[in-house]
Amino acid sequence: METFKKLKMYYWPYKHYFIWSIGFLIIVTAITVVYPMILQITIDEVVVNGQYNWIPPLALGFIGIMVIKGIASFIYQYTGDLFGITSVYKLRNALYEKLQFLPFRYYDNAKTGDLMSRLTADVEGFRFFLSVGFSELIRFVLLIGISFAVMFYYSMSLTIVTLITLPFLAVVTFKFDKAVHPAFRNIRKSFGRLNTKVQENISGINTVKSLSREDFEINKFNDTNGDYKDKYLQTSYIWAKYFPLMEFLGNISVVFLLSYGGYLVISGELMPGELVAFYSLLWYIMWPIMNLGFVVNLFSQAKASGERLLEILDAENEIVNGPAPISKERLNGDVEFRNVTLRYTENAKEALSKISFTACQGKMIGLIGSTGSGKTSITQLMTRFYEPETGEILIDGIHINEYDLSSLRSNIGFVLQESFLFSSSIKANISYGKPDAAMEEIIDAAKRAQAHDFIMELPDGYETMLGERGMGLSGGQKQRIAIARAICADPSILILDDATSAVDMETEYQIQKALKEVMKGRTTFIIAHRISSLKHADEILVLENGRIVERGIHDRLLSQNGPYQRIYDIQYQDLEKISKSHIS
Ligand SMILES: Nc1ncnc2c1ncn2[C@@H]1O[C@H](COP(=O)(O)OP(=O)(O)OP(=O)(O)O)[C@@H](O)[C@H]1O
Repeated sequence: METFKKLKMYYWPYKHYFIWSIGFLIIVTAITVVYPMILQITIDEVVVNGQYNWIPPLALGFIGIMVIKGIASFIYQYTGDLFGITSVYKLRNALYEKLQFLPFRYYDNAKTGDLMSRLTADVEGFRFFLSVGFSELIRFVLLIGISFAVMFYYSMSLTIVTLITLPFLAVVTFKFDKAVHPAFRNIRKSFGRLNTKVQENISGINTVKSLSREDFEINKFNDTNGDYKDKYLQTSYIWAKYFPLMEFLGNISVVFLLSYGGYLVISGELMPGELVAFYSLLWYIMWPIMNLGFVVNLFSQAKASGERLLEILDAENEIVNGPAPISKERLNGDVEFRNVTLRYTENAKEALSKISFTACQGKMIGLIGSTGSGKTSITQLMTRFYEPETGEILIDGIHINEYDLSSLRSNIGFVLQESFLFSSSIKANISYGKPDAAMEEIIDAAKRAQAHDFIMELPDGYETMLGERGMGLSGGQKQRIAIARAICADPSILILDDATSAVDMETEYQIQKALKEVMKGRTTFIIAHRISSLKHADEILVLENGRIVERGIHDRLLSQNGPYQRIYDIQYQDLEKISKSHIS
């Protein structure tokens, strides 16, 4: 119940729909129980007593209540769905909003497939319970209660004899529920694995194809798919096993009803119409009990789904605006790190240790070092993607925690090794950071990023729609669109993280040209493995194990016989070797 209480704010504002739905449900259920009563009157009064003049009013009355039931059913179903659908609309929006603002730390451990299934299958499970489960439970209670009352009214002894099998039915239903519940859970888990498998395969299709592992993937999918099939069949076996047993118990009740009820009719203690009415009323009690498992199952699934949704909604977001956030349209771009130390998790080793440096407005800072030395971490601290453990980071002399987050981040642009392009038009991708950019600005950004010419060669130019992975574009073209996006957003600080490592030499040359353009007037941080990419930097920071082990300009670092020179030697010796092998 705790879960439902915590999620109350999403469905309780729509309680009026629920109340309407329940109100009309009561009418529908009451009319359902009236059917056998009309049958009883028809048999006992019209047929047995020969009062044929009752037929027209009875027929008209029957049509009348059918119309009322039809209208009531419509309102009950529609308002029930309104309750469920509007509640989860709000819930889904809240979840999505939460996901947009959760820190990177959350995504470090999250699985895409799992998050997707929470936002779809779990939300849907919760909706189904709100729309159907709640009211079904109430319907069952009403149906059983009213049917019991009518049966008692007709004959107390026949009610007791007929329902003697009820406790057995309750035990079987309970056992069925115990067996079917874990079976359903297994189906959901297996479905989650199936989803993850497909999602991973599509995301990694390049790797699969380049290593010719299609058959391996097909076999692996076959295993997962087979597991899903088996889990479904197991559940189906449980249903198939228990349902005939439940129906059998129900039919034993019918035998009791006909034997004892028949005796009562013959002995004149019961009217034949009452016996017929009893028959219908009996199933009004049996069916809800048999289906109780289904409703209980809906409830426990909704509870499990609700818990999974709350895990997202309750996730802590430690990176938020301060009490009086400073909003600046444009920062100058003076960056200073003072003794900054970073640890990604509490017990992890320091990813950055006592980092201090100053980058003045418009300067270019190069970051170099082996993989895992902390280059990317430095840039991710500037945007507050993560918080440092100790130390201070200042931009334009103000602590970055004092800035409004979105104002801070919109002043810092990124071009990454593999930039992400959305499945929308090229124009929308370029103006993503500045949605109100005029077409001239977009074209100007593309020109400066050396992207305009190839965009114009595409059949739809700037309106060309891209697929998830920038369909139809080469690595270099995608990268230039990403650069155009950075130019369009016009940040005062620019971070180029391995921006040219994924492309060939020819493309790199073009991208370098584009980058020179985008770097003008901005403080730029270049993360690179190749010395050639950052040798013109105003300062180069050499990192090792999270520490700055050397700093200075290219020429000075080359004369120091330190780590930078070692990297240089390795890279340029290799080049010499390569050129020698080409000549020979
Ligand atoms: N999100 C994270 N969670 C936990 N540890 C992380 C995370 N990101 C980086 N690290 C760790 O922090 C250290 C520094 O990583 P970082 O990505 O900054 O290195 P890098 O120099 O940019 O490496 P590369 O050149 O390979 O990109 C590494 O030991 C890495 O394993």
